[in-house]
Amino acid sequence: MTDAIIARHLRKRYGAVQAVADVSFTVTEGEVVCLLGPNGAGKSTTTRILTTLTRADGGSATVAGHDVTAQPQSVRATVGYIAQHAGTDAYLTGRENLLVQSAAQGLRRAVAKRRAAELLDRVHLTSAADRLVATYSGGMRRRLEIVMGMVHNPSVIFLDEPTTGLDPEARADLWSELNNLGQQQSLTVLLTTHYLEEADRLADRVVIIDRGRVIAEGAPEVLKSRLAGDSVTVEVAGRPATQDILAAIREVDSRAVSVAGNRVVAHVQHGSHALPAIVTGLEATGLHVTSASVTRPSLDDVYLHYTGRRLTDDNTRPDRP
Ligand SMILES: Nc1ncnc2c1ncn2[C@@H]1O[C@H](COP(=O)(O)OP(=O)(O)OP(=O)(O)O)[C@@H](O)[C@H]1O
Repeated sequence: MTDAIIARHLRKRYGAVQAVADVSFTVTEGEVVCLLGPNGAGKSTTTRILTTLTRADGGSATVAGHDVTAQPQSVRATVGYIAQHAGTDAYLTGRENLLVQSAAQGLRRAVAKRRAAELLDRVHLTSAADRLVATYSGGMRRRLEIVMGMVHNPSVIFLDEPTTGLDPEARADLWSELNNLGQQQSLTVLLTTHYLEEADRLADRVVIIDRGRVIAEGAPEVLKSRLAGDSVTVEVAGRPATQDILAAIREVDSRAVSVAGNRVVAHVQHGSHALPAIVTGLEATGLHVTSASVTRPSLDDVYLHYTGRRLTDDNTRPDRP
């Protein structure tokens, strides 16, 4: 297996902001890898370095065997970059947009027409190909933007926040389109996201970035399985006092218990063992349990484990300074 992307100790500063502090990772040919991290973590900057749009201050990187600093033209010829706000011309049709993009890439007209038809078909836009893009939904536009980055048949594609701004239904549709693209054996995909579910659904491997550094990497299942313990969530009837709930489950093997209203979440070693004990403990003190469930660790728990913060919380904050 050959490495399609090799990043070694990349660094990039913008004035007082160290956007990328130390980023190293590799992506094997044909893999789908996700750079996951909160807003401002340095994902876009890393992507821009790898696609030669920005020069690193330090470190080195190769993409498809070409050095991003010494051979930027060769890198550009082999990669497709779909930016966060990639544009389409709303007053051209989907097909025309692709033909214009192909002309810019120097493709001959006959080749470009064939390629446009093939790409439109790949993202299920054939029936809308000759409609103005102004009439497309957000999801259709995004699908078109993605294949516009692929007219020159790149072997590595970079997708920056591909589903940001889409509603949940369009996001789920795009995930299945991206899964199809990722299944092409020869295509390597590096995508950035701050959506945990997106990383979980699409990535063969996740590289978690926080404050410009790689803090963990691995297959989502492997990262999650490294965390010991489960979460037990129990809901009780009424509005009991928090201290009554805590007193009732004090005896159980519980490393941390949080109570919000009538909902209790306990982090325990073995969820299936702890759940009956927690329910019994609560019922014994006269509380009535209305629902109970066990969940395995999520990627958010992985993020919490390495950073002490929830990724979901970090994304509600503005960019770090
Ligand atoms: N051209 C620039 N000039 C100045 N600061 C920048 C520039 N580009 C990025 N930054 C800063 O560098 C940090 C990292 O930004 P970057 O866009 O790489 O993060 P990100 O993880 O991609 O976040 P997002 O999901 O919000 O795009 C942020 O603090 C950002 O404000």
